[in-house]
Amino acid sequence: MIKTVDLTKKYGDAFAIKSIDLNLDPGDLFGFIGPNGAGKTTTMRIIATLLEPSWGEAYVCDYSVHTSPKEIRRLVGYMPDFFGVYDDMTVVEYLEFFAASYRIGGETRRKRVNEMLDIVDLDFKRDAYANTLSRGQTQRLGLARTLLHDPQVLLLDEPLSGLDPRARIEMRNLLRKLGEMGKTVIVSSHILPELADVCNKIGIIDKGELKQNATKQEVIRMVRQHTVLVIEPALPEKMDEISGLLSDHALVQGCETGDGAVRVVLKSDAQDYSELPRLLIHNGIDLKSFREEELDLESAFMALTKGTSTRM
Ligand SMILES: Nc1ncnc2c1ncn2[C@@H]1O[C@H](COP(=O)(O)OP(=O)(O)OP(=O)(O)O)[C@@H](O)[C@H]1O
Repeated sequence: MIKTVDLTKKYGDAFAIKSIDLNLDPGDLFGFIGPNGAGKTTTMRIIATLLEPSWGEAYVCDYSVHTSPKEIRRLVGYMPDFFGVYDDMTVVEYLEFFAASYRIGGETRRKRVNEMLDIVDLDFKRDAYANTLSRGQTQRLGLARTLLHDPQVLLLDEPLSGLDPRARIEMRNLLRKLGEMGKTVIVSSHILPELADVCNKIGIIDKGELKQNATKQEVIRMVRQHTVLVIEPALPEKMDEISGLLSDHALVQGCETGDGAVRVVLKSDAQDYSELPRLLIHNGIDLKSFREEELDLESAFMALTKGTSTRM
């Protein structure tokens, strides 16, 4: 549905994006995550045919941005990070105005506008002036506008930015709905955890380069250098004994105790650690729990974009 090959944009000597390869299928919700100036907007604007790449290819439904921009524009809805609304138009008038610009006329237009207001849950504001909406409502209106011509592909640039927690949840629910409708969605953000639970694929971009492009689980696995086990004995006084038994084990790099548990950092090549619980039980230590420590997405993101400062 969306494919980019060696997609590159240079400004002078500087690379805004460098050799980006993406491959997204219908129904994919791709979280495009990166700090300021990483290249998210540049990539999306090229796919939307609003910007020409320096070299490389981008395809939407097999149409190339170089040779078929008109066809692509029919298939794509692009919502920029900032957009204005007209002061003197109500919500309905605003959507009807854009529907008319897509040459949607008469009864179909009225029906389509009503459907969009329903999808983004803004019907109750249909007669309000567009410039009186809250930030969250304005974002939803922007999304309704982007959906008017029923695009198969949606490119949403930071739709969650500046929203309060409730508006974020509402927008995330809306993103899920779009995935369920079979749309292919690229949605950008600075913050990995805020998108991870709605997206099935994640790309992390930093300084114009795609650092990871995989499922959420794969991103976490690739980022994790060492597996960390958290072992809670039934009796807290057994913690030192656990440390003593495991510290010198061939699979273990080190142990720390605290908060009723022993954190065991495994060596980077340690795969199968099933012998460790057996060893503890064999030594008469009852275990309350034995689990792998979860790597949180914030840490994954920080690890992948280490040393990146805000550049804009
Ligand atoms: N017209 C331009 N001329 C020169 N450099 C540009 C231009 N547009 C973008 N850049 C540079 O390209 C890089 C990527 O910018 P881009 O807007 O794609 O990043 P972004 O990830 O969308 O950032 P943000 O999250 O802040 O919106 C940045 O270093 C930016 O300064």
